[in-house]
Amino acid sequence: MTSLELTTDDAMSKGLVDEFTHCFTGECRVNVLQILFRINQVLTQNADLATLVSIILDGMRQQMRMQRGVMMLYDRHSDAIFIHDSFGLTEEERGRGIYAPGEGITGKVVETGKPIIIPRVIDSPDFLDRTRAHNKGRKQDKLAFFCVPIVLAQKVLGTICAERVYMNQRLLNQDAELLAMVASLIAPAVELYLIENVDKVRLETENRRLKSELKQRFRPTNIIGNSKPMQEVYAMVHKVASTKATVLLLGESGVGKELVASALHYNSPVADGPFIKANCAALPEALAESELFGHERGAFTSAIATHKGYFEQASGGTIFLDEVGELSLPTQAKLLRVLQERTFERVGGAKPVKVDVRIIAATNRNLAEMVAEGTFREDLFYRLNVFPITIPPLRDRGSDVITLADHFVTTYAAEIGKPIKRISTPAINMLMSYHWPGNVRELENVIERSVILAEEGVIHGYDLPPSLQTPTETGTGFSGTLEDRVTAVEYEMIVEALKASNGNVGQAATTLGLTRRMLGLRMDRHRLTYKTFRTAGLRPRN
Ligand SMILES: Nc1ncnc2c1ncn2[C@@H]1O[C@H](COP(=O)(O)OP(=O)(O)OP(=O)(O)O)[C@@H](O)[C@H]1O
Repeated sequence: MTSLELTTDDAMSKGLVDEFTHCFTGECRVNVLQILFRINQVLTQNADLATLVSIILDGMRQQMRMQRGVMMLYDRHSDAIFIHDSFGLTEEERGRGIYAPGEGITGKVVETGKPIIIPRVIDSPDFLDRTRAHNKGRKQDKLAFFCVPIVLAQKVLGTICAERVYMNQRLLNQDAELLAMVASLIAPAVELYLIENVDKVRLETENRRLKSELKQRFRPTNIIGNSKPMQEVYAMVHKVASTKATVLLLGESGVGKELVASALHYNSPVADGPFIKANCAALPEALAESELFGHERGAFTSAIATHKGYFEQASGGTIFLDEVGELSLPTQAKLLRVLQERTFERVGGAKPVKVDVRIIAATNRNLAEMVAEGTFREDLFYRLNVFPITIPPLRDRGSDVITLADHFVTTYAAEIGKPIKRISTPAINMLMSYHWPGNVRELENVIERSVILAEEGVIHGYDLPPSLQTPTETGTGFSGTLEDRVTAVEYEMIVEALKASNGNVGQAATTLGLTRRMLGLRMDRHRLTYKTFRTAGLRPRN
C-alpha cells in the first residue's frame, strides 16, 4: 500500500467514510452494475444523449459516490473540448472548462485517446484547474482524478472525467475501467448527437470560447491547428514577433513555414511595411545577386535600367528568404554582410546602400550538416540561427489533420460553390492514418481534389487518392487486392445508407438497390447493427 492509500479505519477516522464506506464492502461494485444495466436498457429504448448522460452522472454521484463528474464533448470544427454536462460544478465553473486537444489532462486524453488516472490531482503538473473549482472546500487535496476517452472508430468524441476521494489504486483503476465501459456503450449516441447537433455544438463552443481564456491565447489568425507542438510554435512566434531579431524557420517542405513567416511580419512593429518573399531556390545562379541586391544601369548587357533588389524593396518591412540553404557560397558571403551591417552594393555599383529590414529565413535542409560539408558558411549559419523555430511535420500534429481538413473543405467547397456537409468516418480514419510526407500542402491538395469528386455533400474514403489507401503507407488495413477494396467501399456505402435512414434497414436497402434480406446478410458480414444508427426520438420500422 502506498502512503496515499487508506484503509477503512483510516477513512473512518478521517471523516471520509460517508463518501465511500460502501465501496469497501463491495456494495458499490454491485451498484455500479445497475448503472450499466440502466444504460443498456435506455440504449435499446432509443433514448437521447441527455437521458443517457443524466443516468451516468446520477450513477457516478449516487452509486459510485464521486465528488465531481464531467462529460465533455470535442468539437472538431473549432478544435475545442467543452463541458456538455456535469455535477459538482457551478454554472460559472462549467463555463470556464474549455480546453484544446493536448491541453491539461482532458486535452491529453482527447489527443492520445488513452485514459489518465491520477491519484492526487493537485500534484499533477498537467492539472490546470481551469474551472477553478479546486480553490474551495476541504478535501480537495485528497481528490483523485480520472478521465477516459469516448472513442468510436478511432475518433475521440469526448471524455468522461471524475473526481473522488482517493482510497487505493486498485479501486481507482476499477472505477476508471467502469467509466471506460460506459464511454464505449454511449459512443455511438455521442457521435449521432455531434452529427445531428453540429450547428448547436458549434454555437455553444463559440459562445463559451468567447467567454473563456482560450480566446486570449496567441494564435495567428490564419494558421489552423491547436496541437501541442503547434502551440509551442505559436508561443515562440508570440515571443519574437514584436522584436526585430532574425528568425530561422526550420521544417520539412509544406509544413507552413511561409505562413509562419507572414504571421511574424503581420504581428511585428513593421507590419505596415512591405513583406517581400525571395525564393532562393528559384533564383538562377547568375541572377541571384542582382535579384537580391539589385543592379545599376549598365552593370551587364541586359541591365538597361537601375533595378532595386528584394532587400531594397523590403526596406521598412520584412524580407523572407525562403530555401536559404540553396544560395551559392558567393551570394552567402554578400548576405552575411547585410546581416552584419545592413549594407550592400548593387551589382555594378560602388555606393553602399543601407536598408532597415527584418530578416526571416527558412529552409528544409539541415544547415548544420551543410556547414560540416562546407556547402554553407558557418558564420552565416550562426547569424541566421539567432532565433530558430522548428515547425513540426503534420504527422506529429495529431488531430490537427482533421481540423485542417475541415478548414480546407470549407475553403474549397465555398470556392467551387459545392455544399459539403462532412467527411465520412472511414475517410477521417484514412486521413488520420496516413503519414503525410508532403505535409499541409499535400493535405490541402488531397482535400481540394476530394471536394471536386465528392457527391451528395459527403467526402468518402473512395474520394481520397489511392496513395492514402495503400496498406503499407496508410496502415488503414486495406490490402491492395480488388476484393478487399470492394469490401471497404461496400462497408462505407452501407454505413452511410444506414446513417441517412436513421437505422431503417428497409430504407437503406432501397437506397443501395438491394433487397432488405441482401442488406441484412451484408450487414452481418460487416458486423453492423441497425441500432447503432438510430437517431434519438425516431424509431424506424425495420
Ligand atoms: N497551419 C496551417 N493552417 C492553414 N494552412 C496551412 C497551414 N500550414 C500550411 N498551410 C497551407 O499549406 C500550404 C503550404 O504551406 P507553406 O507554403 O507555408 O509551407 P512551407 O513550409 O513554406 O513549404 P516549402 O518549404 O515547400 O516552401 C500553403 O497553402 C499554406 O497556406
